[in-house]
Amino acid sequence: MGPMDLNSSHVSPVLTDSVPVNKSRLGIHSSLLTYSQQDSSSPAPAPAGKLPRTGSRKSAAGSIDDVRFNGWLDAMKASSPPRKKLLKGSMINALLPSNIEYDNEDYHILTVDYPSALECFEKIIERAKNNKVAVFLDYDGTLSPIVDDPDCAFMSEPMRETVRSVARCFPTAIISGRSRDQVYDLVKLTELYYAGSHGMDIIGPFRHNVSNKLPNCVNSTDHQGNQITLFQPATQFLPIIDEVFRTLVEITKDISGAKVENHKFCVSVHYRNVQENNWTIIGQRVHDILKNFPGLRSTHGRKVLEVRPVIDWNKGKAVEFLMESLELNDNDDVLPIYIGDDKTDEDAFKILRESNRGCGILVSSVKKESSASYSLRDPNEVMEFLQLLVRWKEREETNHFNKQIKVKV
Ligand SMILES: O=P(O)(O)OC[C@H]1O[C@H](O[C@H]2O[C@H](CO)[C@@H](O)[C@H](O)[C@H]2O)[C@H](O)[C@@H](O)[C@@H]1O
Repeated sequence: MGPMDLNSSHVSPVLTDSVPVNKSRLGIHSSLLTYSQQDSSSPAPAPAGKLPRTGSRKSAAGSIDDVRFNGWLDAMKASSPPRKKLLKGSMINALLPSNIEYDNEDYHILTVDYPSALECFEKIIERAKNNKVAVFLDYDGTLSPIVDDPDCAFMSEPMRETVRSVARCFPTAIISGRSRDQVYDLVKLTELYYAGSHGMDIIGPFRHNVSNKLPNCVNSTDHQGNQITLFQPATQFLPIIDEVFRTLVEITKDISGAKVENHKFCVSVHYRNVQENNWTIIGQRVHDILKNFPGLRSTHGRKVLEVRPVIDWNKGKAVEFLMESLELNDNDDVLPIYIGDDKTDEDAFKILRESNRGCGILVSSVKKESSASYSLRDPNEVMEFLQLLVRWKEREETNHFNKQIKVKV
């Protein structure tokens, strides 16, 4: 894979159609107008083009919105596992980043359903015939530890070097909920492909005849002169994303600790640093605002509400798109590996599971329901797993080389 400079300022500006999203015309390809991933705790989204009701329907038992909202609050509470204390002086605790505390027993419970990808490495890798692997990585909580300030979620230098080595061995992409520019600024590696905004902003390898198949997909050239393909299936939503971002900043500015991030095709409303007794307020306000934006819905991440367009596009679709762009889709030899920690990563795990192909690895230190097949406890274990992959590839190549020498002799 050729190196790419993915800073979007270096890519020709594309898809600048600024037709505002309105009730009658979303202006997006019909194939994207429904979506499969629905957070069970989210209010049912209004179908594109239809305004939702604005008032609450009251009943003796209270309003339907209240009932829905309690679901929201539960989901907000459950969205990120509480950090658990380990025994003082534990050897393992001493080795871990100071801002994270793990409970080993919880992790062992998780491995009953999702065995450790480190322990099962040989089993996983034997599915990669002819040494072909494609690696897809989430960013927050996978390559960098979860920290209180989203602006300080840096990946360590050893992790960066590890990801660089992986990308030199296999096609590798990062698929993040952050904007593509932001995740690139954090990762700073030109050897990878990047998909930002939960896969709604992808730079992948150059594809021929893109326009026939997918609108909002254009070929372009990056700063280093490499031909690339840019895919942005939610361009029509840019004006309302901007509007909702400004509105959300406004309605949360009096809530101490709230933080709103604009990720171009989606918006994150963080409540990690908000006092728990204010979570109801923040959740209710976001919920209420979205009634005025029928083209948008919200899902839960780790102590974050993610506001995004109502289109049938997610991290799973992004994996499929990249596999096709990399011309790996028709190649059963290739083992796609996806590593992620969050709800939005479940769409990618599902795609791999349903196609009976590849391997989803959940990053978690506590029990969770997931469509992944294996688990890793934390970003340190992710790094260890990636290093195993690199060493395996090097070993396989050495073996192959030695065999060829023998044949010649
Ligand atoms: O898809 P991802 O790359 O995992 O992005 C998901 C969200 O990640 C970031 O928030 C999360 O990490 C922060 C830093 O550790 C943490 O403070 C926050 O509580 C987490 O939710 C990012 O800031 C969000 O915009 C992404 O949606």
